[in-house]
Amino acid sequence: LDLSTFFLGRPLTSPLMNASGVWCNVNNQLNALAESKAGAMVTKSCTLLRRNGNPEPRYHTLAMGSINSMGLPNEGHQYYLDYAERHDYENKPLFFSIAGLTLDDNLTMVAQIQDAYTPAILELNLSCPNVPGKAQIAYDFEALDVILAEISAAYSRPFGIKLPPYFDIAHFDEVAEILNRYEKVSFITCINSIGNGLMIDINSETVLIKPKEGFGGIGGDYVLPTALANVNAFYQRCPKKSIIGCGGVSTGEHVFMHLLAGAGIVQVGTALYEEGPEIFVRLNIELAKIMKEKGYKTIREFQGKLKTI
Ligand SMILES: O=C(O)c1[nH]c(=O)[nH]c(=O)c1Cl
Repeated sequence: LDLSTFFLGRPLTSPLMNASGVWCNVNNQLNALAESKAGAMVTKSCTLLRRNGNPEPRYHTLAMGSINSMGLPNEGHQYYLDYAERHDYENKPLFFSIAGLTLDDNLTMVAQIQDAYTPAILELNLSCPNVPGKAQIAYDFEALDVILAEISAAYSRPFGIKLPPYFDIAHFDEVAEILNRYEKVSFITCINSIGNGLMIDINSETVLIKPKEGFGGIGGDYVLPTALANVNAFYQRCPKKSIIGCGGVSTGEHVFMHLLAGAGIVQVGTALYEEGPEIFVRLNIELAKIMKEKGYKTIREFQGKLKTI
């Protein structure tokens, strides 16, 4: 069962990790991920100050996934910096997600991460769809360019960004052109939830979640084809960057697809929310079984090797 791989030069025992926001808000969840069979882990996207987030119900399980409008509930930046200080980096790499409500907040958090000399890897979340009144930065290409210039100037180390899904080849081209101008952007995590979906309960004739009149980010089986497309689109367009795949993963086959499409690490969100950190045991076994059946000894032999017809 050799699922070892490398990401940004760091050795991983497994290419699997959690998606930010799932099972990573508070210490007991973070400790459970640290003890799990995931090869890496990421903290909940944080803001400068603690946030309660949106009113509940704000998460609902769907037939083929989930809808959420959490609203960035988190314990505040310092809480996760404190965790990053305690984390055992020999055990697995830690990614540190931030989603400041303003550019200034992001710059303040980045400066504190810089001063903390933490080995954690920064994942800049540019795609939260659920803060009322806040558009997703990564859908505003000028704002995307500005924030990458500002963070690159303020942060001395490589970092990554969490992108929303795009649905147009011209957008893949335009966003990749921006990203390729920032060499400090060393990885791209595709995708965040598909923003502002809506699901309906026909018995009560109501929406399922309270915030934003029921509009929320969609995850799970529904998003797998979009996630694979975004992984492969940026894998092809950004040869000097690594890709983290996220979206629609609940089996070893889905993990294999993301790796084939070019992902170096594969994140699990909705399925982790439903199954808990034990899911990493199952996914590792299922991935290893597929590799054995195909005669692959290492992930490198097939990673990014998706064939066209
Ligand atoms: O509502 C949220 O907290 C949330 N929910 C998502 O589906 N993606 C995000 O990036 C965030 Cl920050």
